Amino acid sequence: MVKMYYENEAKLDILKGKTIAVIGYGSQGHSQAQNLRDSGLKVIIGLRQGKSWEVAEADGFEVYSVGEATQKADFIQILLPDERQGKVYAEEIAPYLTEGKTLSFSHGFNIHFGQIVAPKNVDVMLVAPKGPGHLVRRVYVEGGGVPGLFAIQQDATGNAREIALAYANGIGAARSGVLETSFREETETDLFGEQAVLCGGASELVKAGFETLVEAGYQPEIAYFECLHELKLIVDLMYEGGLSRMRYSISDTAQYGDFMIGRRIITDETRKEMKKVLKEIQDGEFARNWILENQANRPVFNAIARQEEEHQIEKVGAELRGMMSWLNKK
Ligand SMILES: NC(=O)C1=CN([C@@H]2O[C@H](COP(=O)(O)OP(=O)(O)OC[C@H]3O[C@@H](n4cnc5c(N)ncnc54)[C@H](OP(=O)(O)O)[C@@H]3O)[C@@H](O)[C@H]2O)C=CC1
Ligand SMILES: CC(=O)[C@](C)(O)C(=O)O
Repeated sequence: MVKMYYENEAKLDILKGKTIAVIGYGSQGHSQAQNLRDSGLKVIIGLRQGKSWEVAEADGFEVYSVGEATQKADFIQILLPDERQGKVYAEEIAPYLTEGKTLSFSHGFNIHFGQIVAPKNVDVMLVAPKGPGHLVRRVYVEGGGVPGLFAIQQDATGNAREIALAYANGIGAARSGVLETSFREETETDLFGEQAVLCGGASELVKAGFETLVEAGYQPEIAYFECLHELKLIVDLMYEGGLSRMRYSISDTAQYGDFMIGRRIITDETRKEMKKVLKEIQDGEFARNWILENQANRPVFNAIARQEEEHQIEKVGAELRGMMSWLNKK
């Protein structure tokens, strides 16, 4: 039976009186910082001058340059874009990462693929909520917690595990439970999931369904409702109680279609391609491509992003969401 850690085994005490520097104030940074503060911990923010700096100050945080924040902190949580962490670490964090500090992440990419190599006299860990940043905050405020993972790469102080669990408590993850993993496992599974299932896989599935219906002459609005809007509702049921909960709730007609047609859409070829994608992650091919893409200023990324923004489903969806006021609640 897998071991989940909860608040009673993830006491905040070891972080009480310590200074936590959250480096970055975006999707994860703003939510983790606010949750930590609401958990009674001392949090400062490390940023560059710009929009996030203004937002973090407006949210009541002491904001410093990355270097200053690192100097002042006992625990440094790097929540910068993955592709920028290596350079910022080398130039603004490493010079001030002195003995006994904790270096932490919410994704293992830069440690696992060797973009960041920490000194031997600091703790190195990851504490990763398994969910989008804005939900990490929303669920915490509602009294819950997005569950998470933690991994210890280096335990220089002998307290790394206790510190990681305390941090997981501080961001609310221990309210639902945290699982122990490794940097390799978190990095490879997270990259695979977001590429082949959650973001990449789901976006292409939704667009393919939408395009099939629209090209057959059905109203784009109907296609949007069927292929995107309702997907969230179906996935909510899976989230609540697994595939069986979803199948319990849908009609037998839908369930027969599920059983008979689903495996014609996701075929053995699909599974073969998934295995290929995973191998490209494990071999570092994806990491190398992503690092080089950023060094070249994202020519492929930007071209596809422009195409995606222009997709008909985006226009149709925006119009319909604007017409459904209940959806506009933040
Ligand atoms: N998004 C998510 O839900 C999840 C993300 N993660 C991980 O969390 C980490 C952060 O991702 P995410 O929150 O999405 O990142 P975002 O892109 O949302 O936020 C990045 C933040 O870093 C700041 N920043 C960017 N460049 C610099 C710089 N050179 N110096 C100082 N600050 C800078 C940005 O500020 P500015 O306004 O100046 O650009 C912004 O505040 C990543 O490792 C990611 O893999 C893990 C789980 C889920
Ligand atoms: C939300 C999440 O965990 C992702 C999709 O892996 C990410 O945004 O990095």
